[in-house]
Amino acid sequence: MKILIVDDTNTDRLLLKMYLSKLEHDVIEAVNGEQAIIQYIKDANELDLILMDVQMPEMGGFEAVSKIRSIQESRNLEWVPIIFLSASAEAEDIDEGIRAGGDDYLIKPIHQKVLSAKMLAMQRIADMRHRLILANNVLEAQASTDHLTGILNRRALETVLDREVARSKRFESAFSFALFDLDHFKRVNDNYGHDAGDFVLAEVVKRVSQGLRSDDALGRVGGEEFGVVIFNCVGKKARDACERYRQLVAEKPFIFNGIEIKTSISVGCVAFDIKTDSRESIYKKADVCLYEAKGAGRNRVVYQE
Ligand SMILES: Nc1nc2c(ncn2[C@@H]2O[C@H](COP(=O)(O)OP(=O)(O)OP(=O)(O)O)[C@@H](O)[C@H]2O)c(=O)[nH]1
Repeated sequence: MKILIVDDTNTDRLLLKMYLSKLEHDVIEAVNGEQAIIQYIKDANELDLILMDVQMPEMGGFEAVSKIRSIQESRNLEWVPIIFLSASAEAEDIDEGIRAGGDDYLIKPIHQKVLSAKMLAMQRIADMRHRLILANNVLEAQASTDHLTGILNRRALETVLDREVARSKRFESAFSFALFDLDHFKRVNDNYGHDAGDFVLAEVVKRVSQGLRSDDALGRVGGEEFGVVIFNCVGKKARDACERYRQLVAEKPFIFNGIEIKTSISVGCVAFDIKTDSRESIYKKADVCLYEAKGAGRNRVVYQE
């Protein structure tokens, strides 16, 4: 485990460190409450346990833990178990410590057997937390992914767009948003079947992905409609990017079970206007451009500055 020991008494801290290191734990140290908070902010998502002395000059253990818990809450950081170590066995102190956000309370001097038993229990909790974090990451990835194509789903792309809108307004950075839709895609399904349609959708994504810059965000926003957030890019460069996506789809047919299937995309793209646009308005404008591209004959790009 990665353990933060907080104690102002050098000998106590060093003894504890020596003992925990022998048990093969990775130990970091802080000598008061203030330092503990700084270490916690730095290592929050890696820490498995905090051992916190109670009596310390400047900021004592109860205050430090109460601050750590509110930072954890406000910044949405991982929960870390905290055990107080104190010479006081008063019921009031134990009560105050647990209320401040501690999870356990050990009375000094701590018998080595008790400490190693506690570490065993904490290791079990740490293992369980790691499993939970992994499972959570998998769930989060699944919740933001479109299963057919493996790219972002609508909700996740809208989150990216929201973030970019906020960033653009704050730093006056430029970006464009494109919507594209497969042309006459209904015919692909009608002529070759739904499996062929699914195949073409996935292949279109692969081809367009080849034309994206690595940090641009591509998502599936509807059945055969996709969105791209094109970061730091407006004007001719954004139009060229969309033209690249269009060409990659149209340049050669897709081969499904030996059958050649031709398709193309129409693209509507707009530059974000820092003064007047919101996520909703840029989305609507891109949709209007896409509609124009369809109306003008499909397999083309309509870009609006
Ligand atoms: N295979 C497959 N087809 C889908 C999926 N989602 C939507 N579609 C199909 O996409 C087609 C969309 O048809 P329309 O909205 O008429 O559009 P279109 O035929 O592409 O014509 P234009 O957009 O006007 O060029 C419908 O046949 C839908 O069933 C999907 O996940 N898989």
